[in-house]
Amino acid sequence: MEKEFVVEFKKVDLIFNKNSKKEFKALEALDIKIKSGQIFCLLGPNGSGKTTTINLINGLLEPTNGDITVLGMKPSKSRKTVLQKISLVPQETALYNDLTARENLLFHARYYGVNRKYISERIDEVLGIVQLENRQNDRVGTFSGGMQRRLALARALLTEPEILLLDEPTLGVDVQSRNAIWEQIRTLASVGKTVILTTNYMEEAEELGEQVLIIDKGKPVGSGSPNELKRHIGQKQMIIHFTETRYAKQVYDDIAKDYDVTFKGNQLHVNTNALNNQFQLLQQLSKYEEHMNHIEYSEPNLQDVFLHFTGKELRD
Ligand SMILES: Nc1ncnc2c1ncn2[C@@H]1O[C@H](COP(=O)(O)OP(=O)(O)OP(=O)(O)O)[C@@H](O)[C@H]1O
Repeated sequence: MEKEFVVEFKKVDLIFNKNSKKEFKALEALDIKIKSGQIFCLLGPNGSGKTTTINLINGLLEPTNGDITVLGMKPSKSRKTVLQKISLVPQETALYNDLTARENLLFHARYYGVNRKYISERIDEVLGIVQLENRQNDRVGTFSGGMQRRLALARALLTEPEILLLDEPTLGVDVQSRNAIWEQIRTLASVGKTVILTTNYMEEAEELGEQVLIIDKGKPVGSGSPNELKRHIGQKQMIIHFTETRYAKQVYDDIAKDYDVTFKGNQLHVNTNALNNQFQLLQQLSKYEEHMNHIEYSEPNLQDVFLHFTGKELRD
């Protein structure tokens, strides 16, 4: 393993129920390289194999084919040692609702053998990171979903892991909590933690991912930084806004034979990559000027990237 990578997958397949009628290939030829201190984002729709990948990193599953190394170890063989260095925040937070936030952390810290001398100090520290100091003595059953997620993140930090595995960290939380969680993830990366997170939110991958791997039906379909991925498809668009849909339709009928254009209500979207003469188009549009509101240019987003690689929308 090259030293700079804290997690490396080489051609990993994961087949559930191998050699039975229920055989199912959940992951196929997955290559992953994650650098220390990076925020790595695994982006894919439901059932694409994200949780399976997380379970391979923490050694809960063993690959059917291929090799996995985590901090230089094989996670399924050296699970105990690996788990001392990585922490998982699963989709189900599994907190004790009848205990307070602080009691939950205390219980976990003792269970995972955090040095008794430092437990109290460490709990204060992690409560501070997730900004739950004020609610530490309230029962977790009274917490919102977002606060429970933050507490689960605090719990994962108690053991001072080198790598944090976050399985859909903001699934179903409100916007305010989501922003707080994003901020906390950035802070953790800024102090050198490697953060590996799964998501099926484009926005999350775009906001956080320094490196994004897109998977679909267990297969890697694209990888890179959000900007690299967007540059790869390079689809810039000119969006022309008309005062009324009928004018957009009229212009569409006029120009569709010459340009790569899509009709969307009172807008026309023109692919500017295929446009070798923007000036000519603008001239053509000038006769409709009184029916046009404005023209804008748009860059592709990860939604377009996903569509490009898989031929479908992320939420199909
Ligand atoms: N233990 C198992 N036995 C058989 N099939 C499984 C098992 N665990 C997962 N699968 C299947 O493997 C595929 C990938 O599941 P996984 O949970 O990794 O997807 P995911 O991307 O995390 O989805 P979600 O966003 O819904 O959590 C799914 O089709 C799932 O039904």
